[in-house]
Amino acid sequence: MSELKVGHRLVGDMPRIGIRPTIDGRRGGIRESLEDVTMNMAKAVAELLSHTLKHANGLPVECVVADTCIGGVVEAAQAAAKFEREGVGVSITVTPSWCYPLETIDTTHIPKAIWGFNGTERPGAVYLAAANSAHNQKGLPVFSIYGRDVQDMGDGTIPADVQEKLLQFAKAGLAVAAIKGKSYLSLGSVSMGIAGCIADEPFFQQYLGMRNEYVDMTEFVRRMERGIYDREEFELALQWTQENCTEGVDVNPEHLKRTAEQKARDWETVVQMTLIARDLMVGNPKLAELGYGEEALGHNAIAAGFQGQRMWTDHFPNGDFMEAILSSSFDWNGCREPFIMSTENDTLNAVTMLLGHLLTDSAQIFADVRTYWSTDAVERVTGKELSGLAKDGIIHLINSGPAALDGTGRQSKDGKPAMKPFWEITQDEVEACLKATSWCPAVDFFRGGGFSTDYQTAGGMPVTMARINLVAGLGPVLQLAEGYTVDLPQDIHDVLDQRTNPTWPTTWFVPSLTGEGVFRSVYSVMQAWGSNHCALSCGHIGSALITLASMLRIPVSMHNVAEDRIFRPSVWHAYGTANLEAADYRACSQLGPLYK
Ligand SMILES: C[C@H](O)[C@@H](O)[C@@H](O)C(=O)CO
Ligand SMILES: [Mn+2]
Repeated sequence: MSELKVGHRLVGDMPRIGIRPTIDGRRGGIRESLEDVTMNMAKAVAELLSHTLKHANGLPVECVVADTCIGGVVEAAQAAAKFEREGVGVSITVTPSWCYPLETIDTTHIPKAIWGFNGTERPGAVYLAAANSAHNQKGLPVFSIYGRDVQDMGDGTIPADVQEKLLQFAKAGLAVAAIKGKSYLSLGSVSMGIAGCIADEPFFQQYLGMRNEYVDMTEFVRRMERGIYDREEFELALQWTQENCTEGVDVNPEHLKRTAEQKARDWETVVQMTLIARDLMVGNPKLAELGYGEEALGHNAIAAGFQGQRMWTDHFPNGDFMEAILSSSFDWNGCREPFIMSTENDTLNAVTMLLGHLLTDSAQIFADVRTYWSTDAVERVTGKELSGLAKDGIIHLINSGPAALDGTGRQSKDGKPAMKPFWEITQDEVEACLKATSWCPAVDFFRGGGFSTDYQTAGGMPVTMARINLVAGLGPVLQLAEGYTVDLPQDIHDVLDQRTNPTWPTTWFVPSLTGEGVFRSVYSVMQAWGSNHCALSCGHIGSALITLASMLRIPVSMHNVAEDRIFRPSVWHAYGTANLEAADYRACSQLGPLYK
């Protein structure tokens, strides 16, 4: 696999999972009788994780098993040293037996879990409980994994409920490790006074372990005018765009329509902007060949945002093509990992997209949370009644810009529309996504022209809408709503769409209602949304997002995930068990951000 094909993060750069088999250190019978069973548990976990999980860039997940079972503090230190050398970012301790907690636990600050075998010949679960209490007493939160059903000592299988927890923990832990040390790149600054554009450095640094990088939008002009991009790739990209990106209707009044010559130039500009934004994020060795060694390095960015409005878009073609193509799982180079790129430089939506991407390995939809349409309002303006999943009202998600083309819903999984990891997307699906998208000349908001992606997301896709908000005195807070995309009868869609920006991509979203709290109605979900934007991920990933948020010590203010799907570090129970939301707030506030 070439580097380009596996994605844009460097090979060898990915965090590994460290597996720690812990054991009762007493020799002369006990330890010896447990060595093989314990090491086999570690190997089984390593095999499960490395065979099931991939990194979002397509590379396999690698596990590192400690050289020996860990019976005491010296072997714990040896394992820690090995993990440090091997780039371990997540640790899982496994044991079927009693061991000495303070001597054997992992005392680093990376995400950690313990699987205590549910058997009774040797008490792995007693160790688990004792190790949990040791972790909690030391302020080192740990996820506790304990199978529901008793297994026989020596049973080498991992029960399904344990597998599920190991995988959920590992995927979220790898996300924490993957973003650490990477940058968020602001291309421009605050767009139209949107607070999410403020790159809040303490949030990035302390909660995510990330750096903030800033590039003025004039850098695009410099690189365009001086030809600081791969000109061969530009020709390829322009030709691909001309062949695959169909221009949509120009809804502008005659006097504002751009001429054919202007549009042809605009296409060249937006393709150049795409290459330049990508190079700014991750660098490009081709630039070094052109004599631009500094530019060739990029900004080590795992996410970025483009201000666009208004200074850029008042004068130049808008960033919609650049944002949409970078956010998608494919371009002229074929299928590849999506780049996380927000419009309006909304840093908080970009971070939400980044977390969704790392949990699903797939592209994300960025959208304005534009309109709640009640059934009555729809009937008033269309004369028609909403039905099916839409019967209790719908939320219109729509924004020009970085809604990935995957968001057309023209890929499928288990017979349902999906947004898939790039390595599972077929050429037919790529073509279907491109065919379902048209590129409409930008409307009056964008005085400098450009082209906006127009599509309708196919209905029936299970999705999760999410958003991280920053609140003074409280810090970051996550909100999420699992639900479905819905298809509206075309005549209803057209009337509603025409009232807004018909040249932008539309997703009709219905949250799954629980009858409680803000999930008592679609209206109350919309009303409780904390900002103008949301990120939409494929699948019901609320539980995974909650696990990840707990690792980052970000409390969850709103969700519709059933209690039995909530999986957080065991210490959360100590903050209260009757009201999990209040306990989550207390735990996050008491523990504070992951990085100080
Ligand atoms: C074109 C407009 O300025 C939109 O971009 C605006 O409504 C937003 O998207 C605000 O988030
Ligand atoms: Mn917006």
